[in-house]
Amino acid sequence: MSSAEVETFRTKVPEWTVADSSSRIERTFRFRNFAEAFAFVQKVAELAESEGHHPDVSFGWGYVTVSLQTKKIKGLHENDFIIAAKLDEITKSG
Ligand SMILES: C[C@H](O)[C@H](O)[C@H]1CNC2=NC(N)=NC(=O)C2=N1
Repeated sequence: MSSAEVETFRTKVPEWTVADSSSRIERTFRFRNFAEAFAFVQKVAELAESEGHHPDVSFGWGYVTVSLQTKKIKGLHENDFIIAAKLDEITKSG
């Protein structure tokens, strides 16, 4: 994906940051405690399984960091932005 394409997709998920020479996007989601962060991790895992696209996830007290990359190409693909948008939707709808 060219850097122009990355920028076009990123405007649809402005809360995500492009990292590692435009090879992945990431966002840290904040929560009120550890249990709510872990509940979100479970939702991320369910979405990953149903979409067949699996982000790297790290979490701790009050936060979950999601990193998206298409491993087959070690870079960004439209699918990464689709998952990002779906995760944004999940947090909006609660
Ligand atoms: C066959 C299956 O679609 C692939 O192994 C998928 C599974 N999940 C994946 N997830 C991610 N993030 N990148 C991939 O390239 C990928 N490949």
